[in-house]
Amino acid sequence: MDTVTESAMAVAIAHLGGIGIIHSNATPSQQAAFVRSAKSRRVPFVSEPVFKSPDDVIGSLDEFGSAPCVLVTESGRPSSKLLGYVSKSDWLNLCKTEERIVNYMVDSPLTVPAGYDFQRIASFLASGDTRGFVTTVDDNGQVVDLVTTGDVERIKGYPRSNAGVPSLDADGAYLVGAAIGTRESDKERLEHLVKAGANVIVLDSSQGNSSYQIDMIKYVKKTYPELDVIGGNVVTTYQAQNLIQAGVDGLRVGMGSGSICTTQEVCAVGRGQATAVYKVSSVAAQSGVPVIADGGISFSGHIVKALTLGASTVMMGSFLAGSTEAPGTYEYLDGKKIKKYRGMGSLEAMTQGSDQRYLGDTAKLKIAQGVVGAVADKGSVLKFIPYTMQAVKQGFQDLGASSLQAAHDLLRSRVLRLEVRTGAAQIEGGVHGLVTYEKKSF
Ligand SMILES: NC(=O)C1=CN([C@@H]2O[C@H](COP(=O)(O)OP(=O)(O)OC[C@H]3O[C@@H](n4cnc5c(N)ncnc54)[C@H](O)[C@@H]3O)[C@@H](O)[C@H]2O)C=CC1
Ligand SMILES: O=c1[nH]c(=O)c2[nH+]cn([C@@H]3O[C@H](COP(=O)(O)O)[C@@H](O)[C@H]3O)c2[nH]1
Ligand SMILES: [K+]
Repeated sequence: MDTVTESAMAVAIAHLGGIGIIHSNATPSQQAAFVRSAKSRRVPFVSEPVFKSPDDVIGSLDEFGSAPCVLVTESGRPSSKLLGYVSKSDWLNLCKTEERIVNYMVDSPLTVPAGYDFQRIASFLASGDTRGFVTTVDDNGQVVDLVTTGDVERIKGYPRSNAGVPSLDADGAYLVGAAIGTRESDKERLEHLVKAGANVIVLDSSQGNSSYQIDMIKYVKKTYPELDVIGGNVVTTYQAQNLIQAGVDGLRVGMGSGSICTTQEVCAVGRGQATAVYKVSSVAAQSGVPVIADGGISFSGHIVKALTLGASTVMMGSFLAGSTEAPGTYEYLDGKKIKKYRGMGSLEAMTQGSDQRYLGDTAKLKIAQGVVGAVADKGSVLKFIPYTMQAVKQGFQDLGASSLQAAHDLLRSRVLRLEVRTGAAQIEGGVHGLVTYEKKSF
């Protein structure tokens, strides 16, 4: 989704052992650039360095933004050779601020290869031969990231013990996925994404069991046999079987269950998410096709339910939105720090790009199937996901499952049973009877 996953989120989620799916509400080349950017990283964050050319002038301290230095490249743009840097302190010591950068920049840029992993970069920064920052550069001498000692300390401060093993490909790059649609033009988008190194493709549709999607699955598998394709969304065994027959490697389950979804109200299609996950997983398991429970995850307990009902993993929107890594900037509403989160079928998102999918290209009437909203600032996913994973593990321990496979075995052997909870039981299961309370999860 365009308010959830671009490069920064993809990098952080892969570092934690998951995989981010880069949204397609962008041109094919922009989307491919997000994939390429995430795959070039070896540190679990994406910095935003400021670039200038040697002939530029730095007129005020504001031009540094939050970075400790301005990087100087041949053209003044990121995609050109790094020549040197100007640190904030060097600039503050200048007598004349109208001086051209070439006259006072440090022209031996502090660099390490972009292939260095986090530990090696941390050791380099701790060596004392730096000015508290280092740039990582690729084989062409172009800047990938600007890493500061502050970044290293911040990342070291996040819990590691409960996070997963980073998701890496054979070259040590983070695994990254990307979404496409089922239009003819999506074949060209797909080519861009494959060239950028996308590890998996998600065919992004609210109703996956269509002739368009079945044709697209066959096309992808024929053109790129090694590429994994996730089909969906589906909620019934019938829909699932058709996509399995067409050759999907994974299925995404959920129709109208998302926090921003209005599909069930607008179109009267969809299904309760627990039922959908259970039913689809039951049939998909027979073909060895894993299931992703997509939508409606608000708490760690929902993840426990999705996994024990047969899903192999979950896809989350609102749970990750509002984090440091989510696209967009923070705003304030009644003193609360918030970030925008919107449905891809909202009028706003359609107007920006997913318009074609909603027949906006041929029909004047746009029908929204999602809303635009905002979620509270959650901080970095690098911090709250490890806690969430620990909570899920505790849930598994309590129900007696030592692994995901063990949970699925318990379900299939009918040892694990679920029962319907009445409205009264649900109220009882939440916090109740208190005049005030603060819900802190960790
Ligand atoms: N999971 C959910 O419950 C829902 C998710 N969404 C999200 O909204 C976004 C868009 O979803 P959809 O509207 O379902 O997208 P879609 O691209 O599947 O469908 C949009 C319209 O384009 C048509 N279409 C697709 N391929 C075509 C082709 N080759 N030729 C002619 N017509 C074609 C479809 O029939 C449909 O009318 C996605 O990001 C999706 O995840 C939207 C609604 C519900
Ligand atoms: O009905 C819908 N209208 C929309 O505009 C829309 N946008 C996204 N999605 C789906 O919602 C999922 C995310 O849901 P959560 O925020 O609950 O995690 C996502 O992963 C999608 O499956 C939409 N569904
Ligand atoms: K909903």
